[in-house]
Amino acid sequence: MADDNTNATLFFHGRRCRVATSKGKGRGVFGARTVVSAAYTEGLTAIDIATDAIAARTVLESSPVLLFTEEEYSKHGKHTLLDHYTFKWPDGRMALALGWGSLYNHSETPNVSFSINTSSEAITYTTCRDVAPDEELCIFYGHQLWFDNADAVACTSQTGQENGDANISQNPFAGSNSTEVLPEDELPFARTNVIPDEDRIIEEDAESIRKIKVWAADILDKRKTAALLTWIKECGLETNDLQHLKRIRHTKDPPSKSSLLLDKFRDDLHVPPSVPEDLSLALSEPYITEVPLFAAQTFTSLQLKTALWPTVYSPKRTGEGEPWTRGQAAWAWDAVNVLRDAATQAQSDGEAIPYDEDVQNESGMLTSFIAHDTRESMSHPLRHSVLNVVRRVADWRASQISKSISPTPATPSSDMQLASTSEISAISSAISSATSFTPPPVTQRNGMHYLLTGLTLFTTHEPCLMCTMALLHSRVREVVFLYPMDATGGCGGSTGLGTCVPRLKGVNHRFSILRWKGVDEDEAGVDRTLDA
Ligand SMILES: C[S@@+](CC[C@H](N)C(=O)[O-])C[C@H]1O[C@@H](n2cnc3c(N)ncnc32)[C@H](O)[C@@H]1O
Repeated sequence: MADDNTNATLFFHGRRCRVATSKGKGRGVFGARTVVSAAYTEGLTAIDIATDAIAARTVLESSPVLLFTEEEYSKHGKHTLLDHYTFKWPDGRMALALGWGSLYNHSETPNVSFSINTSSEAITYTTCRDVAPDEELCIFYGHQLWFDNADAVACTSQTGQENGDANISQNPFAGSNSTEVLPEDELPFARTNVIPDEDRIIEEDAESIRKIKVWAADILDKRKTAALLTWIKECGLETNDLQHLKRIRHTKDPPSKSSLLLDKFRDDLHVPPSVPEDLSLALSEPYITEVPLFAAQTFTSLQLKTALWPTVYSPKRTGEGEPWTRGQAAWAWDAVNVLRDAATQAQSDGEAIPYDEDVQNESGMLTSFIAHDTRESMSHPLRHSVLNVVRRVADWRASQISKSISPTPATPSSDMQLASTSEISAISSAISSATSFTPPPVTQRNGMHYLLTGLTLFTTHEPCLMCTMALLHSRVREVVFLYPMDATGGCGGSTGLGTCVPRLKGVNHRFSILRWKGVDEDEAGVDRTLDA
């Protein structure tokens, strides 16, 4: 009798498929056949068989894998037939997919995508477009094949009509000219403005420059400059709100002098920072002066501001729209498809889906993490999909570090739980660093596992206020969402004009917000009553 506590439901076979011979490829996987009529005549049974068409984003199966250690594989498996069936698992072991996972043949235009789940040690196969009756179900193995691709010959004999059909839901941005910058109206998303209007003032005349009061002091003993800068750093005076200013101002006009920026003047604290005794003779009495509030965005503004205090030149503000190339748009399109597949999977299987997944690129390198909302299954109000996926990245980074400092394998996260809704978020690396996730150095400061610097978050539902704030703290680069959540979202909603945390005055990080275009508002299974 089955043990109710096993995770057997993580692995399933949809019984939508059958195994049959595929021309030039050996055995392959095809759609199931249905007997539509049977007749008996003169000792023979005549059977009419129709093969089912399969809709895009149908989960075909979730196959458990057998894992071989690197040593075991290089000594034994590599020298057997297994070598035609195994592939590299994210941690370096070699995997053999059970179920029918090892029988999907390769195609340059696959109709099935797969995602790897390291926690449940399974691979899920999902159709990535509509599959016609009798069409073989194929995946993409990668660019380095160890056999002659039977399709290469078959393709030349295909009719134009057949080719056209096979491309129904292909990435519209894929193909040549990946470096071409796309015009704004051809992008697959609309941008939300995250720069407050007041921050858009260019400040090109002396009156328009906004200022803040700071404590500064003149350096009396220049030999102590390095020691003074170390003290500033060590006592926590290097705060974000002064990052747009240089620490030292040199004035050449007689009398030439150097001054040190100490701290922001606070209305509730009218005393300057106290200087340590060994440095007290190196500085004059602190005084209050006015400096620019923001970095300079133009050269004219830079000149005016630097006359007050040396200011950083920063023509672009974080979160402001950057040009997108065709290649980047193709990457985002694929990521959104992976996200939709995962959402469909969660919806069709409810509790049977693990909350996290790691996605690899063709070369087997880790490029994305996927997580679901687990509020219901964990009875925990904070397990929103966005928070889960941030945590997933942090768990993975922590496991990489523990691996590099200890020979014992990292223990799996205690949070490997089941999803209960179709609400999903996925984090994917930005195209500029899409090759793999690099483990951080071992000497990591506490909390840095959570940093998403340079990464893009894709999410079905617009993140709520709490999740948006978490993303801000995590320094995410950009957020792409499919379904606006006008009542509860924190990223500007459907128009971009709703509540938008990164647009608030004074926040210390802004990220880009991209609303995916062409999303069917009534898309099946999307729960719009949840906060996400
Ligand atoms: C993972 S197995 C797939 C199942 C295999 N066809 C069978 O009968 O067991 C991989 C092997 O299938 C064959 N194969 C897969 N895709 C092919 C293709 N596009 N053209 C020719 N052979 C292919 C190759 O022999 C390859 O080593």
